[in-house]
Amino acid sequence: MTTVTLAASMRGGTKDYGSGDTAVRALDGVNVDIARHEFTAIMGPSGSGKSTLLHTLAGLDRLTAGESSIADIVITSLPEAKVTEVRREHIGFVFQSFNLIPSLTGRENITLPLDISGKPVDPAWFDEIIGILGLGDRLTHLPAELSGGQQQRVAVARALVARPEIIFADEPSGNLDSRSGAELLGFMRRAVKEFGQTIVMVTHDPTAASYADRILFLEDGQIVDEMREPTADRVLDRMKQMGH
Ligand SMILES: Nc1ncnc2c1ncn2[C@@H]1O[C@H](COP(=O)(O)OP(=O)(O)OP(=O)(O)O)[C@@H](O)[C@H]1O
Repeated sequence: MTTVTLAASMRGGTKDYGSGDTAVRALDGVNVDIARHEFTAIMGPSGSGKSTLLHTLAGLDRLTAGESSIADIVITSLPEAKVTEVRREHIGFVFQSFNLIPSLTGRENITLPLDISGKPVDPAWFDEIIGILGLGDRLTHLPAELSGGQQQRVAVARALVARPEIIFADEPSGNLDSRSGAELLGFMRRAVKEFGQTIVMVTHDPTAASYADRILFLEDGQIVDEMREPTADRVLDRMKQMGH
């Protein structure tokens, strides 16, 4: 019997956009393993391929060459409908723009992924997440009645509630003031430490990245370095070397 040890991985991941004179190689032979129960940040200069790496790892976009897997399922060669199934089954997303449905309450937004896939909500788990995220008195509100920080916490609760194999986050604290951003990143870190959640996050911000266990540095579509137990100062120094 084999046990799943990697939440996601990529081998020789290459992504080209366009063709001919305007072709761009956004990823150039990326090899990466995302261990379970770790918080990984992806950093690098603008245009280095961070979002492309996140999207191809998450099965939102296809590689031009190479292979990527989620929970030991090679998604590269699967038909689109199957990739969608794998995403629904194994992945949670938190994006900068929240992506909440305006006409649904906080509670309805949080349980939407489970409702779509016809799965029951585990009430104890729901209550635990809501308690930690401090959303108990906001569940009947519509997104427009919530602050930016509260909306983003709803988005994190929505990602956590299904206990996905892995959560992908793109600049999750990007639209928040520094206090709300720090709170959100603290919650994400707790989800990794206390619940064994796996998170992969793209960020430009050295302070945000310092919440991670591991940082991958991208440059020109390649992983050029990684750092464990980062501090904001060490990350800043490393980014300066990259001409950031
Ligand atoms: N849909 C697309 N069509 C054409 N080129 C694209 C597309 N998406 C990304 N690119 C190009 O691929 C390269 C990598 O882009 P990507 O968005 O992954 O970088 P990034 O590191 O996330 O950048 P940023 O920090 O500015 O968000 C860039 O040169 C970008 O212009």
